[in-house]
Amino acid sequence: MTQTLRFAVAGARGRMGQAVLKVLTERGFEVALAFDKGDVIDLSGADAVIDFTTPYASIDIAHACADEGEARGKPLAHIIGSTGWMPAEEQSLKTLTDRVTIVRAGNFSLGVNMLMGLVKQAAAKLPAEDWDIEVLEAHHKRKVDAPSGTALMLGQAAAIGREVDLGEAKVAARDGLTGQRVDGTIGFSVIRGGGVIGEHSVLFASEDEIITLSHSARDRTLFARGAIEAALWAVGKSAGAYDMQDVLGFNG
Ligand SMILES: NC(=O)C1=CN([C@@H]2O[C@H](COP(=O)(O)OP(=O)(O)OC[C@H]3O[C@@H](n4cnc5c(N)ncnc54)[C@H](OP(=O)(O)O)[C@@H]3O)[C@@H](O)[C@H]2O)C=CC1
Ligand SMILES: O=C(O)C1=N[C@H](C(=O)O)C[C@H](O)C1
Repeated sequence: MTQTLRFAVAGARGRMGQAVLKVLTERGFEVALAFDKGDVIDLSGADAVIDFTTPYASIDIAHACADEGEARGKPLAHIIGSTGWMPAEEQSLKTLTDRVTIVRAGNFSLGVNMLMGLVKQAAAKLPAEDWDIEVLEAHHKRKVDAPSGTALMLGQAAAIGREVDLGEAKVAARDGLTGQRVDGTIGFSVIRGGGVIGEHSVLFASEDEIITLSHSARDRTLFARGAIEAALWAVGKSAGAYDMQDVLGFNG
């Protein structure tokens, strides 16, 4: 059965673009446009854009969404899965959130978004002087950013639980004579190899015990399905900046 919402898919030849197209086709949605780098972005036939590309490309695509939304008199939904954002890029995207309904998440799976709540809760309850927090992630060898968007989301959840600033608490690399671990820091460790889809763990380590909260992704269509759910939620909503926690109703 063909469904009424019309989609544009950015990064269509990529690993995630292919997964999104597969799920859209299986579910009978119309794909109005599938595009890659260098293609003309004509969004006139689309209600929502699903975008797993790069931050640089996502900003460009958000501009195209803003222009199309203005021409139409209602905002387009732009679902952004791209990771590896620099602060200046986040600022650029922010300038468009009054013209586009943007849902951005480093991970669109239900499991990871659930895990964020558990991490926040554990971090709030376990005192920083006794419990060290380390975020571990493993991905395929073609991934270009580190730590992963998901690892940063989990680190941010831990920082919120502890009421600290992740920018100050974050230790993203260790090499050589590093000195002892500083209490209250949140460490990140990164593995890249083979075809690993996405493994994430958050360790809470005390002198005598370790708690591990983890998530394992088994298939990329998991993220595609979450992004499509986000699009269904976002179409018709006011322009603004949203995330997967909003889509799942976990924010309030
Ligand atoms: N949030 C989530 O749940 C998930 C996020 N991701 C993130 O999604 C992103 C993409 O991942 P993945 O699919 O594995 O990467 P790929 O490299 O396989 O795909 C990226 C695609 O984007 C295309 N692209 C690059 N620039 C542009 C542009 N300006 N306009 C349109 N298309 C463009 C690339 O084309 P070309 O090859 O021609 O450059 C390529 O087809 C990464 O940032 C990744 O971390 C991945 C999985 C889940
Ligand atoms: O690049 C990937 O593949 C993935 N990227 C996202 C991230 O950076 O966390 C999500 C998922 O883990 C797969």
